[in-house]
Amino acid sequence: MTEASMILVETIGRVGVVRLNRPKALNALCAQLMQELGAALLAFDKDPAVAAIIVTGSEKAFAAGADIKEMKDKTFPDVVFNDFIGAHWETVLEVKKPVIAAVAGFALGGGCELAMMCDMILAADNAKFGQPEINLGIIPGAGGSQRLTRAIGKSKAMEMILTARMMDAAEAERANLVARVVPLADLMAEALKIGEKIASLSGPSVAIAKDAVNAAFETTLTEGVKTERRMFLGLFATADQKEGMNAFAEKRRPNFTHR
Ligand SMILES: CC(C)=CC(=O)SCCNC(=O)CCNC(=O)[C@H](O)C(C)(C)COP(=O)(O)OP(=O)(O)OC[C@H]1O[C@@H](n2cnc3c(N)ncnc32)[C@H](O)[C@@H]1OP(=O)(O)O
Repeated sequence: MTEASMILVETIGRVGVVRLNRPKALNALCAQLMQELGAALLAFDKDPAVAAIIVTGSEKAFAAGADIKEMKDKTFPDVVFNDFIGAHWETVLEVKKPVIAAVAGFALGGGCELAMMCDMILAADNAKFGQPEINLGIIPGAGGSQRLTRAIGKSKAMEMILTARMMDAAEAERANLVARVVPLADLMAEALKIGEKIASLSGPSVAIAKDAVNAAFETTLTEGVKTERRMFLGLFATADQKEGMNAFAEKRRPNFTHR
């Protein structure tokens, strides 16, 4: 018997939306859900009708972490030799289009890590972020100790990871974990506005801008600036650069062709 799908997928305008839909378990990230999420993200990435992607959950939980019940009996050989929290957890990092995490409610453990793997986090005012793995006798395993520390700095990351303290939306905004906080009722509308703004721009420049920002996390400042310069110069080979600049000079809206 096939399990019911744990995600809902729709396209709104040029924005693909993946909603985690396992409400009784607060969107706990089990293997099935992660596999479905990855497949949906890759499908949107290939779809020329989609220019940006939103990953969201419910009002109560973006995701309360990896599924503790599914992993509690795993042995050391199980987790080491079976690619546990492996490549399928990081599919979002393969996506070339911008991915917005629209977070309401709990984003804990793997849920916080998934949000941080997205390109930006838009938070509802009821959002709560945390890496409470230490309560379970483990540590973050999907990049949390690295991405949280880069986002909010060592001291705050240490406090959250070593004590399991949750951070509310206001603190997450002050700490630069999230791009912006909006009222819960406006979360999807605001996320869609971001997606549609991105969709109105030149696809190549958006994809290259995403790569340029991500390069800042992977290299030195000197190498990063060199990378940015190469990307910047390369965009002068696109029709969209000509169109964007001519439209400005002619005081009209650009008509980007993504070439
Ligand atoms: C990625 C890696 C490597 C690791 C991880 O992510 S480890 C998991 C980290 N996350 C957590 O430790 C959070 C666990 N959840 C909680 O602490 C609480 O559920 C809560 C604070 C998020 C919410 O508490 P509340 O009292 O409002 O709700 P509950 O009754 O506790 O939960 C409702 C329902 O959801 C099930 N649930 C919640 N989180 C998980 C989870 N991570 N894995 C599996 N199931 C989860 C919870 O058991 C309950 O279901 P049942 O009533 O059927 O037991």
